[in-house]
Amino acid sequence: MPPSSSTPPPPGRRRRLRYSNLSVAICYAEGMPTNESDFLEKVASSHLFGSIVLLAKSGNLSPIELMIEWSRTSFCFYATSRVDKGLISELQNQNWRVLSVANECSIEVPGVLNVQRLQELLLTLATLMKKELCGSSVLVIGYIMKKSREEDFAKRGAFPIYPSKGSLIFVPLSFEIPLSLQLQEVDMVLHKITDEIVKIDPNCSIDFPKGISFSAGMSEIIRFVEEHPDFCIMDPFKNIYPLLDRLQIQKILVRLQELGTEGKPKLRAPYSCKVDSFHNGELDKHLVEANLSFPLIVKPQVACGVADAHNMALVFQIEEFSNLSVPLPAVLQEYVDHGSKIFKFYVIGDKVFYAVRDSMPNARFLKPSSGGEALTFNSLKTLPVATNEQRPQTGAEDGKLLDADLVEEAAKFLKGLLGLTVFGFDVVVQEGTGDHVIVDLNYLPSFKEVPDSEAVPAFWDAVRQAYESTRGNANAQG
Ligand SMILES: O=P(O)(O)O[C@H]1[C@H](O)[C@@H](OP(=O)(O)O)[C@H](OP(=O)(O)O)[C@@H](OP(=O)(O)O)[C@H]1O
Ligand SMILES: Nc1ncnc2c1ncn2[C@@H]1O[C@H](COP(=O)(O)OP(=O)(O)O)[C@@H](O)[C@H]1O
Ligand SMILES: [Mg+2]
Ligand SMILES: [Mg+2]
Repeated sequence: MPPSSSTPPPPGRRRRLRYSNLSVAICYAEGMPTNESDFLEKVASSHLFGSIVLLAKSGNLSPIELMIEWSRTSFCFYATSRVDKGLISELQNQNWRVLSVANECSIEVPGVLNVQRLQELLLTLATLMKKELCGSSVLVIGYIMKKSREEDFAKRGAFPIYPSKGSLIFVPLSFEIPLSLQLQEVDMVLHKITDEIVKIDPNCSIDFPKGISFSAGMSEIIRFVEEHPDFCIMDPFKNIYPLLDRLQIQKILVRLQELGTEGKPKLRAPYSCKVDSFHNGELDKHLVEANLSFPLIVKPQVACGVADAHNMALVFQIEEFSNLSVPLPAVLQEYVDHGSKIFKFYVIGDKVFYAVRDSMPNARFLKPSSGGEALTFNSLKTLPVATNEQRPQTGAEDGKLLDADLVEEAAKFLKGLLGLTVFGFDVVVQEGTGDHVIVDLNYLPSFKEVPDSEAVPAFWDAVRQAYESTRGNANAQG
């Protein structure tokens, strides 16, 4: 089904087509200047598209015959900005749907669908395909997240426009065209709302979403959802806001003690306390009350969504608080010696996966190099990962210390508490005690380490389940 055009779509959209699970070909007229046709050929080959020279023969078949051949096996779309009535009617006779895209003269040709702006093309294709596939339970999922995350998902084949087994069609929501129109066409919105945070007001006491400025597009979606309570959204915003606040995360994790884990390692939240200032004369008293002793890891209370949410420090003695650069308010946490391995758990619908990543070494390796000053780092960019010599030679190395069943139970418990479909959390196993300590909770992580063959189907199942349970709830209430 080749959407085709005499000029190729811009790079972002080309990339989306490349990972769309559609067969795409670029058509161009015979006799076009060589530099232009060379460019189109290059675009086609670099994006794994086909290319067709209209009018010229390809093997035994003329291009028209070739295109007709395609329409016998699948349904086809021809997207063009040029009106060639002869070609159009010939294609239409063979069941091609013709889309006239961004056609300045907007000539009305019977049966041709006018798509005013290129930005509308993918959603138009999605809605047409959903109609064609009626009878099956196809859903159109509009998504919004930062470009790099979209690309990660798309490259893994998680965002097909032509639905695969999961019968889900994924289309990006565009902020360049009215969102209300797009939202009417999609069955559900998948979002990583924290990717759309522009600013968090530092003068506001933390009570999210108060004080958060979202991008204009995200704000419009939030408004739309408020005004249309029946609109289906994967994971309600209100269930995600707690994960923006490390104090709320802590409150959730403390509830892990409700899980009976007799005869198993202890599964728990790290001991923590919140501070508004590092210059409080009573800090040492607070530490004792919170069962905390040095070394401590200091994290901003704002957990994600802004660049400095990942600026942290390891503090070895009280004096080191005097000019600490971690944003306030902050959370002080016991530093758990964990043999430099962290277990990244991912809950994707009903499935739980985990991966092992290198992590920080035991504190004794970090202390000497800190020279009386706190060790500051950005956890996404400059995490002080253990060197070979700092890693223990046994146990933690290959995850032997991890009780995966226990954490899986915790994952299900957390899923119920959070009311979220896809989330991740970080587990460290404390040296000596074997305590399993959950130090972080994240909404919609990229779970890159989970093999695509497992992660993608689990993700599709999760998306469908989220849709069905939201619909089910709405019907039950209505
Ligand atoms: O951007 P904010 O909202 O601050 O949150 C970050 C980003 O989403 C990271 O993704 P990316 O690196 O793609 O930006 C993600 O890494 P992963 O996607 O590797 O999980 C982090 O998860 P953790 O590393 O699990 O904390 C998460 O805390
Ligand atoms: N309490 C802790 N004890 C030991 N190491 C920790 C602790 N908390 C975090 N870490 C280490 O610091 C990293 C970043 O902390 P985390 O809370 O996961 O922040 P982020 O949200 O930036 O991922 C973790 O992946 C882990 O390696
Ligand atoms: Mg983390
Ligand atoms: Mg995090």
